[in-house]
Amino acid sequence: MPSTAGDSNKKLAVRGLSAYYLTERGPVKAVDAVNFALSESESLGIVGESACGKSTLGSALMRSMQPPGKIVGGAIVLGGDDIVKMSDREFGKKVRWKKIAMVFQGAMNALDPVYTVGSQLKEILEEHGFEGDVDAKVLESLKQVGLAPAVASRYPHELSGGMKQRVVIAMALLLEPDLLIADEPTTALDVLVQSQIIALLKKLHREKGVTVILISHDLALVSQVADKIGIMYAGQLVEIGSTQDIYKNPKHPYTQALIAAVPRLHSGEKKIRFIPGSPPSLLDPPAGCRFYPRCPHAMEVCKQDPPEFETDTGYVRCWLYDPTLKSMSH
Ligand SMILES: Nc1ncnc2c1ncn2[C@@H]1O[C@H](COP(=O)(O)OP(=O)(O)OP(=O)(O)O)[C@@H](O)[C@H]1O
Repeated sequence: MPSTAGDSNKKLAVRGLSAYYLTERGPVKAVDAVNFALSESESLGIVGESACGKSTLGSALMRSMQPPGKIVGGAIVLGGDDIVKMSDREFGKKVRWKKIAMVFQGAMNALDPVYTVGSQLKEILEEHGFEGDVDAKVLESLKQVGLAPAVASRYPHELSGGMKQRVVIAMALLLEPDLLIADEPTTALDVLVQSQIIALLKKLHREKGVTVILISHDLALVSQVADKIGIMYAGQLVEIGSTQDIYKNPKHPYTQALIAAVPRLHSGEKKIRFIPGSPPSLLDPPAGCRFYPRCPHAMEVCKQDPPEFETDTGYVRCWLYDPTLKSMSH
């Protein structure tokens, strides 16, 4: 399979990952057989419309799904260890926050209003048995995210949205994880602050070597940080490739629709084009390609599940790229 070939030298290899919400009405297949791999120096953007499973994928990678959510299959191999197989105790002790950290969606609004920023950072360090100089570490972590030492003695309500988001990023980085997952970290921030937070994530990736997985519905924003972009549709990764490839040469009809929907300032086009219809329910998704009912190129074969067809920089799950079909039509 193209996506998993050569995974052994990757920093992170996700194979056949499925994470469902086991509801009374049946399983909600929010993440269904997802494959991707990242090497040390790469950052990844996960893009897709609301409810396609982006946050669930992030939570599954962090093993922080709450019931009825559950990882039901697959492997997440980080630095050679499959973290899905670890006991909760082992994962909590060795991996969570130490190797993988996550800035959860809306986390900046969940800062404790009654404690100063410094004491909240200190508490995390003490909880994890940090052995160095706690005060110095707090100041260093604030500096890392571009905040002045004085912020340590401030309460959350005294900070702007952008500053709070920086605090939350500092918290996630306290135990020096190698992998940082940021779920919609710029939502609810104004445009200028959004670009500052994106610049910070970029800096952490480029200068500190933190592998970043950025989750967002905003393709243009993600492309500023990510080396690779994975496009999610209805719980599945339908295409993954280099950022340049996804932009310049999108292959999956859904990716093409997303690109067409990115407003272009000078194109003179007034209307944003988008494909009519809506994604299928994840409770009972149809067999075959999940985009089939909305796809302008739908064919009979699309009623069967598309495998991953290798591309120059990743893969695409679309029958249009089946080399045997191509040779038959010529
Ligand atoms: N606790 C839950 N119980 C049942 N279904 C859930 C639960 N949490 C999420 N889901 C469902 O899982 C699917 C994926 O949701 P998820 O939040 O991962 O999507 P998302 O792409 O991150 O969306 P958004 O961009 O709106 O945050 C949705 O259909 C959602 O309704």
